[in-house]
Amino acid sequence: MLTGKDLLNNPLLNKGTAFSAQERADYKLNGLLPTAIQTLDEQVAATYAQLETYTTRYEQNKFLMSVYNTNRVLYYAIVGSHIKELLPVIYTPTIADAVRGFSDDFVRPNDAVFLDVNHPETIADVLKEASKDMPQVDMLVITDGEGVLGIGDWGIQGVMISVGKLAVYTVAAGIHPDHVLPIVIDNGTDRQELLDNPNYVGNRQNRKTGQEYWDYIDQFVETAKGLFPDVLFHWEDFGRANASVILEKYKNEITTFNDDIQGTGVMMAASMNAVANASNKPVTEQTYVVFGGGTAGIGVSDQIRNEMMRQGMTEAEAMKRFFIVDRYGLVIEGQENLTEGQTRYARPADEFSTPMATLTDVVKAVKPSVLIGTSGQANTFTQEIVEIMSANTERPAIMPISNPTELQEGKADDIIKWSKGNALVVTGSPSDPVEFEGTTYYIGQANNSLLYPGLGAGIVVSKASTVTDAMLSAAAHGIADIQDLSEKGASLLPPVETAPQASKYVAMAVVKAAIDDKVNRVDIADVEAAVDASIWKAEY
Ligand SMILES: NC(=O)c1ccc[n+]([C@@H]2O[C@H](COP(=O)([O-])OP(=O)(O)OC[C@H]3O[C@@H](n4cnc5c(N)ncnc54)[C@H](O)[C@@H]3O)[C@@H](O)[C@H]2O)c1
Ligand SMILES: O=C(O)C[C@H](O)C(=O)O
Ligand SMILES: [Mn+2]
Repeated sequence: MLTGKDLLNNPLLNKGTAFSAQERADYKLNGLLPTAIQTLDEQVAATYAQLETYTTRYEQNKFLMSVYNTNRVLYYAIVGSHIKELLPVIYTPTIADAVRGFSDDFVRPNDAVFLDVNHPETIADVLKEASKDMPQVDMLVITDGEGVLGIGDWGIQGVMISVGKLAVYTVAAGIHPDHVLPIVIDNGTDRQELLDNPNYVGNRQNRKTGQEYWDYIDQFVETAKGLFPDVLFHWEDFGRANASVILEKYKNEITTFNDDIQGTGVMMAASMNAVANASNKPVTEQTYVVFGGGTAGIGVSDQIRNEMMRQGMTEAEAMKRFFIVDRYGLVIEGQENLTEGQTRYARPADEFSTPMATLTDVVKAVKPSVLIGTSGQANTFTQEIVEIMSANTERPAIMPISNPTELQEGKADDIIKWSKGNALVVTGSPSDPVEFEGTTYYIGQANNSLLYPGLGAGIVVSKASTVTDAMLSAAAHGIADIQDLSEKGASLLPPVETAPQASKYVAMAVVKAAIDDKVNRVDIADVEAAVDASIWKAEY
């Protein structure tokens, strides 16, 4: 049992001024804290008032991290009581600033794990030490910082995305903060600005690739699996060349999912069902242009395709409805350097008589009813594109889901106005409601954070041995029917402040699917009771 300063210095146990007189006596805290005894509510009010004195979201993020590192219950109590305001502070879009500023603004390691690619022999010791006081390890969120949101390679600084994703797990799905490890694999960086920065806190070397990289990942997976047999591996923000390879390599061996591929995919499959409801046009009858055929773009296409197959289409029929546009225009057969995923969606080279070199060319030729942006290329959904789509489709879905805010393919405000209020719009980062001709349009946040917390929680609760297609599909359906879409302007997706409720539905659907697929490793008689029992609450 920790006492005195050791107790105060442990953020998972520290209650600060909320330690009672009895606890102060029992744990040798008398005189180590100010005299007054406060309730958690009083602490939340006082700390929230301090937070409000910071004028930028990044300053607020740093202040909240100091609370995180001091008193984890208080941190989650503050965020949990102001979800709508503070999710964008602890997560997207502000997390991008935390990643970019990690070395220059370094204060503390935030209880994260920093694995050094140059020393595979230390993986076991590091993981053991990092977890030695934890009652159990349910989940690892792992990044190597090569493809952080749309901001690219940030080396070791990507650790903040692992920290941020896990914070959202706790806020949204009640994942126990002492059962998780945020991990960065420090594989150097190819960003010269970081290599030249005297403050950079990572390995000052270019990224390892090829066999050496794969050997390291193998060793990490083997070691972590050996130490934590039931653990969920959540992979985040790996580079395009590695993300899908890691998923394919391990998906049948360990309990794992890739958030950018599958989390984003199920979130967009859910969004497409909402689009189908709002436009009275089933997912099987839409035509999809996906701009940015990378990790997220292909993941999204695959999950929407799966949904179309679930609704009766063959795989070949479903795939014919997708047009992937990448940096060289429409992805066509025979193009150089296509990824495996792009190859699967490549269109016949002779399909169009004119070159499809730009997104505008493709939109003109294909007349899509759905346009999804996963390119990280700002302002590429132009007025012309929006107008063409609106001319051809009564309720076109136009969905710039790249993050952070400044990299969105278009602004909700512009798209609503250019489409005269007809476009169904969601954005990856939060957008304010849009006023247009007397109607208020609420813009859903199409971020994988809507789905991955419940998906992960369902996997943890069922101790699923693998993550099956049915579990992913169940996650996508977990939030169906939450939204009433009958009014024009209604948000297509549940608002972020309902994340705990949405996550619970998703978790329950995932647990049920795991049981149906017989991949659960615990018996569960009452799914709702099991999910409820797993939810950690920010209370002393
Ligand atoms: N909303 C969400 O939940 C969510 C989830 C995952 C990713 N994303 C966003 O999607 C974006 C892409 O992420 P990713 O992980 O797929 O990255 P990625 O690097 O794997 O994919 C990006 C793709 O865009 C292509 N591209 C680059 N420039 C282009 C251009 N000018 N025109 C067309 N295509 C171009 C690249 O070639 C690549 O194939 C990021 O901004 C990220 O934040 C959003
Ligand atoms: O982190 C996010 O906000 C969503 C997504 O995982 C991304 O990479 O953009
Ligand atoms: Mn991501």
